[in-house]
Amino acid sequence: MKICIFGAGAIGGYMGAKLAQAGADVSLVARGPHLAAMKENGLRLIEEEGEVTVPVTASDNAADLGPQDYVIVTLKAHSVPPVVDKMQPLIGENTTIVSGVNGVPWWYFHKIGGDYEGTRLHSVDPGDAQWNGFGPDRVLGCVVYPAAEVIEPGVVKHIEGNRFSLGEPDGSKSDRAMALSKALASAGLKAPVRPKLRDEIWVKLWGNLSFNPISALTHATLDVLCTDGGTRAVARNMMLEAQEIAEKLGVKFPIDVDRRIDGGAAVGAHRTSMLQDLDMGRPMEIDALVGSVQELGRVTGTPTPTIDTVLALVQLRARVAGLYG
Ligand SMILES: NC(=O)C1=CN([C@@H]2O[C@H](COP(=O)(O)OP(=O)(O)OC[C@H]3O[C@@H](n4cnc5c(N)ncnc54)[C@H](OP(=O)(O)O)[C@@H]3O)[C@@H](O)[C@H]2O)C=CC1
Ligand SMILES: CC(C)(CO)C(=O)C(=O)O
Repeated sequence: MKICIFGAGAIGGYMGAKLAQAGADVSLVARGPHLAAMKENGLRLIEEEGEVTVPVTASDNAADLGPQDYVIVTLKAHSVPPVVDKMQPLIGENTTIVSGVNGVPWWYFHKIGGDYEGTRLHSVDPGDAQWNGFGPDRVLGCVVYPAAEVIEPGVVKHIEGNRFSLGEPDGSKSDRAMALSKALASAGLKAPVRPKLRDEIWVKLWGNLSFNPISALTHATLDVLCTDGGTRAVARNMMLEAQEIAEKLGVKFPIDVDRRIDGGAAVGAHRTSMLQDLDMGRPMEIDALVGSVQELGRVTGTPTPTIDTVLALVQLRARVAGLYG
């Protein structure tokens, strides 16, 4: 089984190192100093249990790697549409594309059934680049739970978690999903195949939708923004608006908003990825995490006053920092 991880930074590097360590036929697409370091010295993974350096096949050119059984995309959401063309050499007749990106996935309405079937999402797939360039039938969904960081070129620090939930857009336990699940499990990762991945997408998205922009606007860590009365209320209102949208789309939440916010607080003094991106001058995943939910509000005819307000503020915050178009 040939697996290529496209965008092998923090999450892709973590997954790639675990797969390589387990002897899988895995290759990595990365760029810049991080790629150069991995090619020269191998990929170093630091985990709580210890650290390991694994030799990896890595390139910035998909043509060097050729057609794959699985391409696991672990780019930031806004980085995917511009590289769809560059990814084509990795795609053969039976290639599965695994979308390991936070936010509402571009394939959300593929095989969902009902009135919304086939709806495209401009906020995450402008110009239908992924829908047309990959084709939705190739897609296997993934919710990424681990936290990791590239702490220096060629070095990934794993922080917590090892679950990558997988799910077919139609909810089936397909051979391709089961085979990837087994390969990831052999590498020491949890990769359950879920019949209702969209439910999991929303529980994760609840947090990213609200905590991430609030942290970028306030520079507060999760424990603080989830317990301060004012920001907790803002997060709660955003989540309730999102819940109304998701429930119209058939999602069932296994917990309520207060439990989700308490879960965020329990993570502790964590600076969300959007705050980290802002601080480091990197583009922020505003469209995938917040704009996409506003778009779904429009699609389902659901008012989103709090989401609209926070989105406008964080967009301007990012624009002023030169990090948003
Ligand atoms: N990190 C985390 O803890 C978590 C992340 N996620 C999600 O996972 C996804 C990936 O995040 P993360 O791993 O943090 O992101 P990273 O930025 O660490 O990884 C993406 C990598 O792809 C590289 N890249 C970008 N464009 C190209 C290109 N055209 N060709 C080759 N390489 C390219 C980037 O290089 P460069 O640095 O030069 O841009 C970077 O090394 C995101 O959607 C994120 O929200 C989900 C849960 C937790
Ligand atoms: C906020 C958190 C921990 C999840 O809600 C996260 O995933 C992030 O920092 O991007």
